[in-house]
Amino acid sequence: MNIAVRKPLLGSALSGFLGQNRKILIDGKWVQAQNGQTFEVEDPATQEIIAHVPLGDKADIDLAVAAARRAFDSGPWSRMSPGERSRIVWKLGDLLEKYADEFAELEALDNGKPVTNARKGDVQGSIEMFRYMAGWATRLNGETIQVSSPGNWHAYTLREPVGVVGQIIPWNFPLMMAAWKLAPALASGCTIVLKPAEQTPLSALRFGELIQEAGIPDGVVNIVTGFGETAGAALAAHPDVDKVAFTGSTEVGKIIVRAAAGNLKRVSLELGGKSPAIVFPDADLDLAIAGTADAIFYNQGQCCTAGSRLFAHKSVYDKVVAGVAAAAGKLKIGHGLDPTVNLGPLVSKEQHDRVKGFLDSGRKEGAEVVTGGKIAGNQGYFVEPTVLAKTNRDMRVVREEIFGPVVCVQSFDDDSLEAVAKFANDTEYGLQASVWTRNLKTAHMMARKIKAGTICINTHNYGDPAWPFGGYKQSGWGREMGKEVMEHYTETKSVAARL
Ligand SMILES: NC(=O)c1ccc[n+]([C@@H]2O[C@H](COP(=O)([O-])OP(=O)(O)OC[C@H]3O[C@@H](n4cnc5c(N)ncnc54)[C@H](O)[C@@H]3O)[C@@H](O)[C@H]2O)c1
Ligand SMILES: O=CC(=O)C[C@H](O)[C@H](O)CO
Repeated sequence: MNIAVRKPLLGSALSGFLGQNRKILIDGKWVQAQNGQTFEVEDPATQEIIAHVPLGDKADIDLAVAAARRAFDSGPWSRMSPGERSRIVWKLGDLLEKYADEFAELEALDNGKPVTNARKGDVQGSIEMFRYMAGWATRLNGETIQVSSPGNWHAYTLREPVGVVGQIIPWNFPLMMAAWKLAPALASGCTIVLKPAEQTPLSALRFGELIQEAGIPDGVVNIVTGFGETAGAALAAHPDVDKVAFTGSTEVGKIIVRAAAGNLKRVSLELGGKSPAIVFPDADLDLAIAGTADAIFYNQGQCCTAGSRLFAHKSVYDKVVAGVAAAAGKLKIGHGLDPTVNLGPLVSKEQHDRVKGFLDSGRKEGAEVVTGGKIAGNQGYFVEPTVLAKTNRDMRVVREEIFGPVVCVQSFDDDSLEAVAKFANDTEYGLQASVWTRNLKTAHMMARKIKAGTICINTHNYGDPAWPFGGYKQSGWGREMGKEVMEHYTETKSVAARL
């Protein structure tokens, strides 16, 4: 598939941002890395170098953690009135809304995603996240406890910020993952060291300017760009970090757990997935075909919740496969800054090579390529949206997270929900599943039978700041969003007073 990659003109605000030498934010100051080194940031659609950012490592993480510790212990944020903290967190949402188009362009340029998705999904989702979490700043209450101990007691609990938090985020939703991490941590009064992914550091650095514009005190939020094995590893292992929050691969999640064990810092993980989408015979097929296609092609398939295993009942299998393949054929592939584009490039050469490797292994293992199956174009990291049929559980493409626009389709004929749930649960992951049916009993019985942290019914890739999000099995520990995420950023202290 040949594609013409035409890089649209950048907005003036974005041109201005990219024209400056990027620095990292430590203790309220924009500084170079201690080693004076930088690394290149690439436009994945054209392979052009668009920026150089500081190559932060342990020395910079040490300075950032020390700044966060001073800010936490001296209290300008952790001891600020909840109402004032709430107002400032809400203001971050307002500032994101003010600069929404610039952030959408920045994400499209840095990550490759279509700018329309970036604006409606990533940026809008981030705005809503700060506004929702602002509310929790004034809701972190303890409770009085009726104890049964002999004598007279006054017993109660307090909810206190956990302290200095290390936050390590991936490249698939750079701004939104930063918002998922920063918003609850700020609302709870924690101080933060954020390590963006080296593939997509730009929106986090630009957001650091909003942090200052919103009036958040120096040292409360520190942003250090750098590679995972150096800056990320130093943050996860740091003895003066009280908690680490990570989103990324399950493989790295396990490394983080081992690194965090040094001081038994709290750990929350949002990891990989291999989410099933299950189409029952009674489904609204137009809805199911469009929805299961979007479940895998949205964000170029680089979603932790991507619907990468599609199970269609034998009676509708042919129609579903043909429909998803037709939807793939209608996608316009090109530069994310082109507002008419629906599918951008993958984020990096490494990811491009990884997905190509899966396409090759799928063919070798006997999968039938219904559509796509090849890299696209001769510039940038594009992959054709791909539907693989005749797949089975023994294939790598069915077992492993591909993180690209590649869906493996399988049919099922046993009408028992137990049997279908067994297919869905046949994975080491458990992040999301979607069930497509008009039957309420089928929908909600499947929701109970599937071992995953999030279940979507007649939709996929659903998200909302109030809706707890996280994984069963090797898809993670803990929950982002909802009231549940506040458990990760607070400690509950019990107090008992003898009267
Ligand atoms: N579940 C998700 O949301 C998600 C996100 C990104 C990648 N992935 C999966 O991971 C695969 C590889 O992608 P990736 O390599 O960019 O993800 P990754 O997990 O390696 O990187 C995610 C973040 O972790 C950091 N990191 C890497 N190694 C680290 C270490 N040893 N200690 C501390 N931090 C470290 C990275 O710098 C980045 O900020 C993808 O193909 C995909 O399958 C999943
Ligand atoms: O890494 C996390 C994700 O990919 C989040 C979900 O996939 C996203 O919410 C989909 O809309």
